[in-house]
Amino acid sequence: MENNQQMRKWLDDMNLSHPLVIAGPCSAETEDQVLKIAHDLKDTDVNYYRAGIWKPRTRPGNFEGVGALGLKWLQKVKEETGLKTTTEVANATHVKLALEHDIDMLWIGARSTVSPFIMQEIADALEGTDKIVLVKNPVNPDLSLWLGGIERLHTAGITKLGAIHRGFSTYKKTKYRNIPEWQLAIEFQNKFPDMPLICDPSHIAGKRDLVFDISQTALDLNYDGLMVETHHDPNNAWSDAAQQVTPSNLVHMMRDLKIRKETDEASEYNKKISGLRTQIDELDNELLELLGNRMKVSDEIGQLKKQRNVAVLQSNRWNAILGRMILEGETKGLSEEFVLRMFKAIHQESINHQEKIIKA
Ligand SMILES: O=C(O)C(=O)C[C@]1(C(=O)O)C=C[C@@H](O)C=C1
Repeated sequence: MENNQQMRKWLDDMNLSHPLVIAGPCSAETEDQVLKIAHDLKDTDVNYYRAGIWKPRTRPGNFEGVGALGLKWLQKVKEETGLKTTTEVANATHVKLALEHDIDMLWIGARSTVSPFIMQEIADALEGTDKIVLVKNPVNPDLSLWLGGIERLHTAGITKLGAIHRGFSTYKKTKYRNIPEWQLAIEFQNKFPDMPLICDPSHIAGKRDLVFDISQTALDLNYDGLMVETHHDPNNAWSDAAQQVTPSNLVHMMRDLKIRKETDEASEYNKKISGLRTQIDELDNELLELLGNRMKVSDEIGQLKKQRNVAVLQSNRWNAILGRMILEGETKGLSEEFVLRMFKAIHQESINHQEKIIKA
């Protein structure tokens, strides 16, 4: 699969004056609930109404969705409000039922994207459809798996494709439910700049207070749209209660989010930015020069260790460097996370250099 400008045609054809907005409850619970939220969202920026019908839950015994009955409620949403509809599909039966009920857009969840078998089953079931199909990132931060899932759909002849970034599972304690790993989504955009990319701030956040900030970051990174879980009574929702926002929260959020343009044609801006970019280029060259010099010193240490038969890894020394650099970094406005990542990469390169010397 190669990037192609046609990839964003389905989105461009909508001629939206704002990012694409997909909203609605995590789960369809009752017909009244589905219709109430849809009517609340009817005259807002929302383009597609979402509701989970089949809910894959981490542990059995929780509410697992109302099943095919909910598809009829989504049809009613379309009839009564004119909103287009979307739901998650996780196997060939779901696909068949969703297509029979004329659901306009389907999405594939993170727990399905992770399995090439399931992705292939879904792709085969979707073959030839002209519905829009969005693929959430897999639960683990693996870009190839995400792209592979989309590729299977592409190979099955589905042309209206897009990706949803919902964050990644982690065992680390963080403020997020699923860590965003924005770098991975940036890599996705670099490879497929014309593939519509939607952010799901609700699943990244896990709690509603973070939804606005995550949405703003996504828009600052040129995302094409947002999928926001929205419920008229979030605290009593049957699933994902903590992360859903009310329809009126969503309206305020859409009003307050800053939609920034990709670039600015004004010559004042261009003059300033090209001066600053020259500085960045020079600093990047200096960084590489310094890193090259650091590796030369590491090579000398490698020679010494080889002569004296000393191990490459020196944990005490390494921990001392890390501790000092984190403190130094703080005084220069660099986050601990960044300093750690950068020095771990430098250490690995240094070890690789010395290994090469020792094994030669
Ligand atoms: O101090 C050493 O012994 C080194 O080899 C240098 C270095 C480094 O790159 O800073 C590399 C490997 C060791 O684990 C510790 C530190």
